[in-house]
Amino acid sequence: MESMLKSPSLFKSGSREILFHPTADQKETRAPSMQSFELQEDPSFWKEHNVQVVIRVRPLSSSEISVQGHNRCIRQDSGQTITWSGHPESRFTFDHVADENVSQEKLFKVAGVPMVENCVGGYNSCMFAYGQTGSGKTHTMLGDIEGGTRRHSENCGMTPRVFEHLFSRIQKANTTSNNLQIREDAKKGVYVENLKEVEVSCSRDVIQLLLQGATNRKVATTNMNLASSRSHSVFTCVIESKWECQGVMHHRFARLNLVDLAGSERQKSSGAEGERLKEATNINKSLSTLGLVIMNLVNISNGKSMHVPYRDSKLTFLLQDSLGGNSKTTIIANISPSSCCAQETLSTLKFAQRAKFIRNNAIVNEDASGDVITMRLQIQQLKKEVSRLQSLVNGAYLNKESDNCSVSFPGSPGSFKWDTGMGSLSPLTSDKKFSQAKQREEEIQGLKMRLRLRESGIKRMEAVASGKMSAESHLLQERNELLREIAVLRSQVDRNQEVTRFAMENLQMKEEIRMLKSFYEEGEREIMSEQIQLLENKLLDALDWKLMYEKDLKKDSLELGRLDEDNLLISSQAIQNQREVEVLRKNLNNCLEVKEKLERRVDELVNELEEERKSVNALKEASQFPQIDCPATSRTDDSISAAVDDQMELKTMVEAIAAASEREAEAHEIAIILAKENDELRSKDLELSHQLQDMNEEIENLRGLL
Ligand SMILES: Nc1ncnc2c1ncn2[C@@H]1O[C@H](COP(=O)(O)OP(=O)(O)OP(=O)(O)O)[C@@H](O)[C@H]1O
Repeated sequence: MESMLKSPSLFKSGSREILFHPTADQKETRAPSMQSFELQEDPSFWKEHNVQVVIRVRPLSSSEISVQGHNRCIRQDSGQTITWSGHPESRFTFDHVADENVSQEKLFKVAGVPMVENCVGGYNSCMFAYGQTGSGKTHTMLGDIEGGTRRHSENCGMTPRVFEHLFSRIQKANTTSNNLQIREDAKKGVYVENLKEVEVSCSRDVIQLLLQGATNRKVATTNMNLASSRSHSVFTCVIESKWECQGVMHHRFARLNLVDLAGSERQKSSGAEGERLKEATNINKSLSTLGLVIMNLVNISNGKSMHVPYRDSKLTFLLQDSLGGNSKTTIIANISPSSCCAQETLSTLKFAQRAKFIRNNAIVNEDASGDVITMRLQIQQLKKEVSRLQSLVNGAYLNKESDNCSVSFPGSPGSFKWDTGMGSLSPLTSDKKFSQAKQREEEIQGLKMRLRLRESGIKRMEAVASGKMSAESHLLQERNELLREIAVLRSQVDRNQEVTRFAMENLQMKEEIRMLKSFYEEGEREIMSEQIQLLENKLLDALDWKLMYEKDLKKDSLELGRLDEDNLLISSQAIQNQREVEVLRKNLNNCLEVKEKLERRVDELVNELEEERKSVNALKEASQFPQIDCPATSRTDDSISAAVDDQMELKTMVEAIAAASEREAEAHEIAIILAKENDELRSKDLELSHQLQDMNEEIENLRGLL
């Protein structure tokens, strides 16, 4: 922490720079660059924002004038905009731009007062001054505090003013409030309740503390600043407020960080060497961490997920809440208007510009002990319910004579209507009328009883809140009364058929909703898995396309080449598929060839058969001829033996024909099987060709997209 502490500008006052404040004439001669804009207070700013960025331009210093004359690198365009007039010219917009004529008092009113109000309201708050060395950070945060003994001077800065205002607010709150009470205690004597918890009681106490810490601060002369702070200063103050309202104690607390950063500096310009150089390196290191933290916070506010390196420097670790956390934060970026500092000024303006995009999430820190807060809420709710029940009971009596009554029972399965029967068009028996009137009477009694229970509950809670009753005995009684109430409600529900019917319907509807919900959720899952499948297919298609057209599309493949190992697996699968198609195609061709051969063979066999048939017929005719033309007695032995031979040959031939027919049948069967196989292969081939065609089309589309 020591390195975080830094003494106030009081210690710098001996070596103050002479700054140039233009006269009226000078202002006129440099009218465009010197135009002054009134700082506008904006009371509603913090209602909508958690981060405020203010630019403060300090007057030219005598050393700057001696180097660059009155040349300036910036031009103010309005109370919110400033232009850096280098190359290229850059225009920046902030919440406020305070020119060199803006007094400490005015800046405090615009930025300091609302910060105190935020703290009193329970918001953590932070103000830090950022800027190059010698740009006026310490002047802004501390200014001249003149030993901390007198009231602040015209030039005193933000911190003393903040505490003076804070204590005057506390003073006012004490005098106008009855909350702080004087009590007497046997040991302590007379004391102001709660005041003992406040460790500082006036702004002077704070300034004294500030001075104690400031003695640790190192100030040294550099080329850029006669009294340059060599460490950051973080002054933290915890503000607590307590008050009682309706018997409940409220407790708010807020942390206020007032930060005077050490300035960023270039070794070349500051001329830092040795010890100064070490300091400068450390300063720049923590400032660059601050810059990185802010950059990452801005990225986060733009929806990126990033690690914020708060822990990389003590400064950012300490300011963690103020940057992107639970705080309302003001950043005052101090700049020099001189052309000598054009680059540093531009970098500060850029830093401030980035800081504008930080998103903080400030909440009121109110420690209302859980029980009390819950009880307060319960009391409010119960009071509402009591008045509702009261109006119901009154309404029920008023409506006694009317046709229909509608009653809502809190906690019962639903509200329901009942028919009084009075004046109803449907004729009801007197028994029914009587039982309905009785039921209604019972219900009114039930309501009255519940009303009484609620009222006594509220009284008990109030007694607990004011400490007159212990929470345990309240809870015990509450439990018993709730049990009684449940019993009353149960008997009402049991007796009322309509309520039971509604309860059943309610249950059924709940079940239906549950089923519809699960159906919907499952449906969603299906759709999602379909979509995933679709995407996977597209990826596969793209890969196939890549593999097939790799040669033609070397350029495109550079982009596709980013596909990872998973994609390569899929692509090898695609290659395998392609190979399978090729094998099938070959098989198909083989089959076709075999089929053709077989068909040819079958034709040959059919021809042979035909030949055989013809020769058999010829033989038959030859063997029958003597029977027709010659008598049997005229046949010789030779002719008989020849006929036997012929018969044998015929038999052999018939057998051969039978065998050939069998082979033909077999060949036919094989041909049919092969034809079937061919058909299957053809349809598979066709299917694959379609798929390939689709893929090609898809690839064409993808190509078009690429
Ligand atoms: N707005 C201003 N009006 C008048 N004088 C100013 C103003 N801003 C700064 N100065 C003077 O400029 C000089 C440098 O300012 P200061 O010491 O506050 O700079 P710094 O940013 O804190 O520097 P470092 O980072 O080196 O500590 C001081 O003499 C200071 O009084």
